[in-house]
Amino acid sequence: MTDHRPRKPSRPGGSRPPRPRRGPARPPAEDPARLAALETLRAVRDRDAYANLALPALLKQRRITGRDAALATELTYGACRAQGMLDEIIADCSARPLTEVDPKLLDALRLGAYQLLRTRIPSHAAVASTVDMVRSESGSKLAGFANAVLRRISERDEQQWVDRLAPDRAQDPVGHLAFRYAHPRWIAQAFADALGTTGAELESALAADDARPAVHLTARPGEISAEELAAITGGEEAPYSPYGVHLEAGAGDPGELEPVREGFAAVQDEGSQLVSLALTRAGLEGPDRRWLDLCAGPGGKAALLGALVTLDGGTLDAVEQAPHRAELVRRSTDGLAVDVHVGDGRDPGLEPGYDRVLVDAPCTGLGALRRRPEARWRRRPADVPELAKLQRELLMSAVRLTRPGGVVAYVVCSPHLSETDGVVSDVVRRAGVEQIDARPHFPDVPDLGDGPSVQLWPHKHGTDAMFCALLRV
Ligand SMILES: C[S@@+](CC[C@H](N)C(=O)[O-])C[C@H]1O[C@@H](n2cnc3c(N)ncnc32)[C@H](O)[C@@H]1O
Repeated sequence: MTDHRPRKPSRPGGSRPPRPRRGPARPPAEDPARLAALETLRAVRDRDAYANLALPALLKQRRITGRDAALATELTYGACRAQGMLDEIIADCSARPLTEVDPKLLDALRLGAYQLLRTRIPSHAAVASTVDMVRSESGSKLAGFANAVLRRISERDEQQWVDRLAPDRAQDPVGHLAFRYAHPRWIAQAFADALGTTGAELESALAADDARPAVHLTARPGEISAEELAAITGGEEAPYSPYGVHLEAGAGDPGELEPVREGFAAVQDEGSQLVSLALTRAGLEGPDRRWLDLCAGPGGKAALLGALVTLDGGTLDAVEQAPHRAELVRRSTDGLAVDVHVGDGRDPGLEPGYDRVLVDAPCTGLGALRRRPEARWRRRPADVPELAKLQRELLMSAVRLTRPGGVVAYVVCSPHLSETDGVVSDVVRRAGVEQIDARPHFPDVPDLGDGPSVQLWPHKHGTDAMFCALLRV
């Protein structure tokens, strides 16, 4: 946990949380970090905003930097990630059901509860700062309610709340770990199904998924080496991808790094690099010059594949259905032998006969929950079958567009079996293609299981939970 001690605690000294003050509303002590965090939580709830887009914009607009920006980031992302667990604890401490608590007040309670349970901010400061914000906005009555709830929460630490509220681990291991690591049960169950265990490894997977990830960069082939990029950025060469660099946590906005601004490098998870490289490494007889990326936006993998195919004298066609995302692909592949097409990958109207095709299909993103703080509470189990249908259709289309002997990589950023092996086995059967062992095309990557597909994991590989299957047409 980060040790964010506020510079000016609203109530210095004393370990008891404050009692609500009577009298007229008064403005809170200046607290730009917490106010920015609270407003972002609201935008996430009210407008379906993405915290990792809304917060940086707000920080920039208000010129919040340094320590305050770090505190706002920790509180916002942390409260978003832990939301389900926080809500159960708040509900246990509230005289009213949460459905009857004003949503704005609930945002503030989540922010306060997060500080109490998952930071080293002193309890009195966590409570006082939250109560002050509630009082300033909603008056003394609700401030009194907030104070009472937060004081009750502060009577136990996180582990004691887990002991009190989580299902018994022996009887319901998935429910227990889902509460402990603040995941919806259905997602914890999907992880358990993919890992084949409800034991220690599921715990490691959920714990790693609950932590803030490091930023990874890709050094664009032909422009800069990973060694040079690491030297310039102060990062470290990645363990598995020859183009990868890992930045230290909290290294600032990677978009501001010169090699990223200049287009020599891009922010990209090492897992995304590895699945793209697997497609390029699979053995191929005959020509190898026409490549296709069927779901290309915003263009991370298209940029890596485009750089590699350009160096080899070939071309990449990149298809993307959403015009604004196609524009992002254009920007990320500027100067490369890449043609961007706005269209539906299920029928893009392109000449078949591609040598290598990537289907990086739209998915639940359950493999990248670390990067989207609110996503785990927004996704619904009903999203899965709808996406799996689209994934099958896109993969079938990729097979049709590939020449005999060519290779298709099917990739999703999810370990959910319905989106991974379920889709692949169905298409293999219907299209009569061969699934080849993907593991040899992830050289030096340990712990890849029984194959033939590869499932990467944060707790094993330090990457997003990317899935990759290779098909020979
Ligand atoms: C997982 S993302 C691809 C990420 C991308 N490959 C990268 O590395 O930056 C899936 C993309 O597919 C696009 N998409 C959704 N349905 C599509 C369709 N029917 N045809 C083509 N693209 C589609 C989405 O708009 C989204 O940009």
